[in-house]
Amino acid sequence: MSTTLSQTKIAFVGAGSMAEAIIRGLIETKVAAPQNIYVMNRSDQDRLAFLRSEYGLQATSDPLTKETFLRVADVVVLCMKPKDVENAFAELQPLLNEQQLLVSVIAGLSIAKTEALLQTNMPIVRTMPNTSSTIGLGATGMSFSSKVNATFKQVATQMFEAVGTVTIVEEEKLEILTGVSGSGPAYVYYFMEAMIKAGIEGGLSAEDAHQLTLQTVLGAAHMVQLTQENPAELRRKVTSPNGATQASIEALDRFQFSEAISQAVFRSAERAKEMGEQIAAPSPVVKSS
Ligand SMILES: NC(=O)C1=CN([C@@H]2O[C@H](COP(=O)(O)OP(=O)(O)OC[C@H]3O[C@@H](n4cnc5c(N)ncnc54)[C@H](O)[C@@H]3O)[C@@H](O)[C@H]2O)C=CC1
Ligand SMILES: O=C(O)[C@@H]1CCC=N1
Repeated sequence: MSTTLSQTKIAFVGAGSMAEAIIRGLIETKVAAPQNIYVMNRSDQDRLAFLRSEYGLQATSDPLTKETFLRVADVVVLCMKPKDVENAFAELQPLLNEQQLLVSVIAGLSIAKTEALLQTNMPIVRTMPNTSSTIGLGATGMSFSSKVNATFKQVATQMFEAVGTVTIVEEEKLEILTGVSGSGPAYVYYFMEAMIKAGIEGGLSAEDAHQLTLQTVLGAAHMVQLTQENPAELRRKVTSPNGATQASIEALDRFQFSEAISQAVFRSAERAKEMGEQIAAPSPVVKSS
């Protein structure tokens, strides 16, 4: 296999939002060629037709074509929901081979359980991307199984760097990373929803409240990035002694803002682990005597 992705054949099992986010990044950055990208789902033909026409890739839900896609792929990306893992893996198991790289984006599903469910020794990269990958600003956490060699590490890193940043962590940290960056976009949107609502309640037009909130979040994120100052220090600069911001931060503290975010991050991590654990364990192999 080539060490750049231009010749690499990548098969996505699952054709939902996460698969599309990664595919869009790979194609727009020209890291991978559309004709080398294969996508498959269970049955939604409209979705496959859309992906074909939008990206020029190959897409199917036909079992025989799926089989062909999976046999020729260098990299297989698992992009189904945790609840669909059992059925999808039963179909996949006989079609994968140990020369391929398996990349999983499934929240909470450990490498050991993936190996056990698929009864495989193939190299596995477990990842936790986020939806900002759609616009190339994703934050992906990644762990490698012991069977992933340097070339495959490069391939996986390159794939996700096409859609944002990559942070390599020990596998046991992927759940807390899910709490921070996997679910994280939702906290920011929720925060924005609340800010827009309060602005409207206070008398701003919906349009102004939206635009002011958006620019405020964009500006604050860029400030952290460009000044490289600590968020706490940047907050201090906004907060004039005994001023409006000090009063508002005190209001946030009265409602335990920091504790609420902390609880959200830990609960996401816990739920990711639960979802992984709820995927049925493989049944033990019974050896005939
Ligand atoms: N949405 C997010 O923010 C993030 C999601 N993830 C993970 O990504 C995975 C996919 O999530 P989404 O794309 O949001 O879900 P989605 O519901 O948009 O897409 C799932 C896709 O899997 C397909 N599928 C289901 N069973 C299948 C089978 N047996 N064979 C082939 N395809 C099958 C469905 O047809 C659908 O196209 C999940 O495991 C989730 O934990 C990870 C990081 C962030
Ligand atoms: O909510 C979920 O389960 C997935 C994992 C992180 C973001 N979405």
